[in-house]
Amino acid sequence: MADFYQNGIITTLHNLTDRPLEDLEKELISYSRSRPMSLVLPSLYSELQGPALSNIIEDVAKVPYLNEIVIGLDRADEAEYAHAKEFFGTLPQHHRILWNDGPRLRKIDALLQEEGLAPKEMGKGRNVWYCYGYVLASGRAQSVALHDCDIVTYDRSMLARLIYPVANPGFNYEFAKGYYSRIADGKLNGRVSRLLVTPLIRALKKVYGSLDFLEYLDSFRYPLSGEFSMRVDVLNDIRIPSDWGLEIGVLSEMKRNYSTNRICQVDIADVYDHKHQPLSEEDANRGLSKMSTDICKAIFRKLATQGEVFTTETFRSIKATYFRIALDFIETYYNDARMNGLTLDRHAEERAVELFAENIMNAGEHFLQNPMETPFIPSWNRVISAVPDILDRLYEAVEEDNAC
Ligand SMILES: O=C(O)[C@H](O)COP(=O)(O)O
Repeated sequence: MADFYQNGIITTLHNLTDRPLEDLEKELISYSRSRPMSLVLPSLYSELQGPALSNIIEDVAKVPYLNEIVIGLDRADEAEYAHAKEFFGTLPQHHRILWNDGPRLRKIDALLQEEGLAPKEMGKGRNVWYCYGYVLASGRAQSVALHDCDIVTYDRSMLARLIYPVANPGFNYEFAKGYYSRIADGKLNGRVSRLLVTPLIRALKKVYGSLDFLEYLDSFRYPLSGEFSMRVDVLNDIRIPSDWGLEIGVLSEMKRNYSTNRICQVDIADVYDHKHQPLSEEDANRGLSKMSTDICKAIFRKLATQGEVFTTETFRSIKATYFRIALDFIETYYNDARMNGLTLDRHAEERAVELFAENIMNAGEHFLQNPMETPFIPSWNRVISAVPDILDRLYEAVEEDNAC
């Protein structure tokens, strides 16, 4: 059963009553006149072949309040793009696909590259950034939700609950972050969230004291969730990281640009499961290893912009403090799992913690050697000031791609 506890410095909107979806959707339809809504779906072509995305699209097709669906399609050649058009063509709502690898969008990217404004890395951050640019260009939305395309437990109540806080004209939230439980197949998932992010934040609080930014991050029940929604004006100013620091980076940007009473988190699902990546102990550039390093870098960089000082010695202290706290957390998770009749592989958990501890040091060393490096893609405001007609160009390119 859900409780009503308010933790931390942002509002938590719980699922207190399992309110029927029809009720919520009816309310959202009435809000859609004053706050038209858009859904952004960052997708890889390979996801079209799996069962998760077919199920998502089948259910999204039934959503009655969306004014626009924007699909960012990565890693698709011409034939694959044609197939994607058929695949998403079943959506009855107004929808557009951004064929990111197609010649028209490549041309836009080349133009931005000349100005030094294009995203430097391929990946979800870049995909989301272009989709947000298109949402600004199309002018069809006041509120925008985004969710991943690999959710295997999807149902459209997730979307209704995710967008509600920024769709209700009586609420003044600019941003809502989704959270959910991560239990599936009899075990606790969410390894990076549980075993890296929370213990690292607690360790940083021990080393640096109770900093506002750390309290803020610690307020999120699932800081790594890929599901969030925002008012459209947020899209102008936000800088999106192009690496795995995307989720933490978006939270940092919201804190930088808005007061915390404009930010909330919302319970969007009782169950959530997605595609699991390997830990990748052997290759630091893949899987959860790369993810953990990027997340550590994002947190260290943010703290440095707030005047905190890092040295090799402080990173050693952070690592040691983290390690102790993370091991205590394993005990906590184990007992919680056990009491609930779930399993928890202590050996696998400890291996993950050992890898994450190593990556805290690696990320720290990388930061010390490259203090000015930034994965942030410039805000759309900055891009518009350098290339004033960029949104028109992006809009036309997408319309032309979708027309043929
Ligand atoms: O949310 C997380 O912690 C990461 O995405 C990893 O999740 P998983 O352990 O459920 O694969």
